[in-house]
Amino acid sequence: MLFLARMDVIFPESMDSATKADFQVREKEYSGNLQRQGIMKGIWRVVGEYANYSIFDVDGHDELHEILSGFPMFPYMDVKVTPLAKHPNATSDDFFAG
Ligand SMILES: O=C(O)C[C@H]1C=CC(=O)O1
Repeated sequence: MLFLARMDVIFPESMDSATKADFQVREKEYSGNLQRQGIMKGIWRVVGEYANYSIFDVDGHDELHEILSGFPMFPYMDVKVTPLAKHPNATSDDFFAG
């Protein structure tokens, strides 16, 4: 099942830059593992915002929740999830093949 997630990162103003940098390193590692496993199909930056759109291919809601809540930055993220179904006019089945 495919899901589109928008993640907005909101760090508290009081958080120092070393702590932010540490979150970014751990986030990159976690995110990279998901991408290498094919669970996270892609991630895009929202222009001008500390936010991204990502596509996840998972078995269901519980797995997605577990994955999202495992992001190191999860306590500082506002996450919105949209379930995706195949569009009848889509010319490619790529995302649905796996
Ligand atoms: O958008 C960000 O930079 C935050 C974050 C959430 C997932 C990820 O890989 O990075």
